[in-house]
Amino acid sequence: MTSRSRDRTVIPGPSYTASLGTEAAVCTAERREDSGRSTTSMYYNGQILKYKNGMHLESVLRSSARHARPAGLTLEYGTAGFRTKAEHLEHVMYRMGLLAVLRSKKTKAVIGVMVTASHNPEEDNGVKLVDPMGEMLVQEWESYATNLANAEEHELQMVLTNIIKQESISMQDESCVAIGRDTRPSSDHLSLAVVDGISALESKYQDYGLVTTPQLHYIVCCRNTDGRYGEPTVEGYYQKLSKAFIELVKQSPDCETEKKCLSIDGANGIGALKIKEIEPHLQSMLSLQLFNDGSNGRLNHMCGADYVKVQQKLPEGIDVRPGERCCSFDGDADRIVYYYKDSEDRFHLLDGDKIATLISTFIKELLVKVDLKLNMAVVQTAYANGSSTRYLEDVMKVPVFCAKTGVKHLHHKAQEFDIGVYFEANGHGTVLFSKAAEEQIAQLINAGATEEARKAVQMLANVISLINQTVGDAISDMLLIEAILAIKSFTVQKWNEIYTDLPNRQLKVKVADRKVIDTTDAERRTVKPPGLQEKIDELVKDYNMSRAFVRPSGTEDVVRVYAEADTQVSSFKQHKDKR
Ligand SMILES: CC(=O)N[C@H]1[C@@H](OP(=O)(O)O)O[C@H](CO)[C@@H](O)[C@@H]1O
Ligand SMILES: [Mg+2]
Repeated sequence: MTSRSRDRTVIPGPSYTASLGTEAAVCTAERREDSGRSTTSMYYNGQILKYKNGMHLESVLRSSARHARPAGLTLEYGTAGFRTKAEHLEHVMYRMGLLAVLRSKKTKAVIGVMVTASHNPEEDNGVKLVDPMGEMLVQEWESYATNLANAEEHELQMVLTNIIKQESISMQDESCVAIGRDTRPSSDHLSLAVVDGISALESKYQDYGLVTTPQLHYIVCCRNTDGRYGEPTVEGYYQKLSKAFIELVKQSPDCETEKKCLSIDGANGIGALKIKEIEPHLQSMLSLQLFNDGSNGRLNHMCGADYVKVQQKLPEGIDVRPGERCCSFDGDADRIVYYYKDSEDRFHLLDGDKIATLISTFIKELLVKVDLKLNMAVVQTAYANGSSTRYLEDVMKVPVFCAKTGVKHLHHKAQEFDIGVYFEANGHGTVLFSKAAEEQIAQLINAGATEEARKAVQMLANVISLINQTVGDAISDMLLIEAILAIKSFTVQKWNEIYTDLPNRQLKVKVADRKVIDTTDAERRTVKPPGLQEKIDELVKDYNMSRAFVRPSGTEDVVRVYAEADTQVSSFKQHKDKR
C-alpha cells in the first residue's frame, strides 16, 4: 500500500540508465544517487531534455512513489479501459491522470477520466479516458496507456517523455481534465490518485464526483463545444433530457389520461442515485419505482443489466407483477435492458437488439412522414440475436453491420451513416446523427407540408436532444424508449412481439491463457488455436438456425462462449458439447 502523505520525496531504487524507442528516436533516462541525493536526467537522441517552464517531470516521479505499481502486475487498456481488483489500481489511476493531461495538451481540449468498473463485481474497479467529443479514447493512445500502466517506476519518466516527443506535445500548453466516479467503495480513493497524477503535471482539473459514465461523456462534449451540446453540468443534462422527453410524450395519443409506470433495478449503483435526481424534472410524465437503489444491497450482486441479460432471469430485490414493464441498469448506467414476466410467470427479456429495433423502426417511420432521404443503418456485434438481424434486414429493410465487441467499434462504424443506430445485445448503445442530418432536420422545423409532417420533424429534433450521442446511456435510452412506447401506444408485450428471439446461451470459461484465442470476421470466427473453428463448425451444423462463437473477453480473465439455435435445447446442447 502506498502512503498518501504529501511530504515523501524519496524515489526508491538504484542508479540506472535505461533506453526506450526506435533507432530514429531513442529516449534515455539516467539516474544518479549521490550522497543520498538522487537526480534524474532525460536525453532524447543524446540531447539533454529540458522542458520549457523548467519542468523535468521530477515531480511526477516524486508523486508516483506514493502510488507504487505492484510488482509483476501487467494490465492492458482493454475493451473499456483498465479493469481489475481495486487494490491493484492505484498506480494505474495516477498514471491515467498523467496521460489525460498529455492528451488534453495534445488535443487542446478537456479530457475525461471515469473511475468505474461498470458491471464488474463491487471489489473491482477500473478507469477509462474520454476524448474531446465525448467518445472513447482514440485507439492509437491505448498503447500509450498500456505502456504507462506497466512501466517500472524507473521507466516512468522515459515512457512519458517518449509520448511527449512522439506526439509533439508542448508541455507549456494549457490542459484540463474532467473526473467522474461511480459509487464503488474504492472509487473515491482511486479518483484522488487520478487527481495526484493531474496535479503532478500542474494541470487544471474539475472533479464532478459521483456521475454516471454517460454523464461524464456528456459534460466533456459540452465543455469542448462551448455549450452547444448542452450546459456542462449534471443539472444541464437533466434539463436537456427532460425537456426533450416531455415534448415527445406530449405527442402520445393518451398523454393526458394515462400515466406511464416503470420499475427500475438500479443495480445498487450510480444509476439509482441519478434516477432520483432526474425524476422531479420529468413532471410526473413517468412514474418510476426504483429497486436496488444502493441503500443496502451490493453493487451488481444478483442484479443489474448484465446479470439479467446473461442469466436471463429477474434480478433479486425487485417486485414484479405480471405484465409490468421493468428495466435494469448496469453499475455505471451506460447499459439498459427491459423485461417483464407474463401471467404464467415466464420471464421475457427485451435486450439491446430489441431496443435497436424499436428505435430504428420509430426513426424510419418519422423519416417517411417527413419525406427525408437520410441513410440509416444499425450496427450490432456478434452477440446480436440472429432473429433481430433477420428482422431488421428482411422486414425493416435497414442495412445491418457487425462490429467487434466494445462500444468504440460500434460507435466508429455508426459514424459512417446519416443516422447510425448501434446497440450491443447487452443493452449498450445509442443513435448518432451526422451533422448534415441534424442540419436537414433543423431546416425542416415549421416547414412541413402537413400537420403530420411538422409533428414528425419536431419529434426527430426531440429524439436528437434526448439521445446521448456521446455514448450509450441507460437514462437517456430509457426515456427515449418510454417516449416511443407512449407515442406508439405499445405495451411491453407488443414491443416484444415484433420478432421472436432465437433461444441462446452465453457462458464464461476460465482458461490458463485466454490470449491463445484469436478471432476474425468481427469476432465471429477463430483463427487460433488451430482446429478450434473446425470443431465449432462441426457441432453447429447439426442444429437448425444455429450459430456459435468464442472470443477472449476484453474486460475479464475469461473466454466467452455464445450459441443460439432454433430451440433452447439445441442452443444449450451446443454449449455443453463445447465444454
Ligand atoms: C459479451 C459482452 O457483453 N461483452 C461486454 C464486455 O466486454 P468483453 O470484452 O466481452 O468482456 O464489457 C464491455 C464493456 O462494458 C462491453 O462493451 C461488452 O459488450
Ligand atoms: Mg457499463
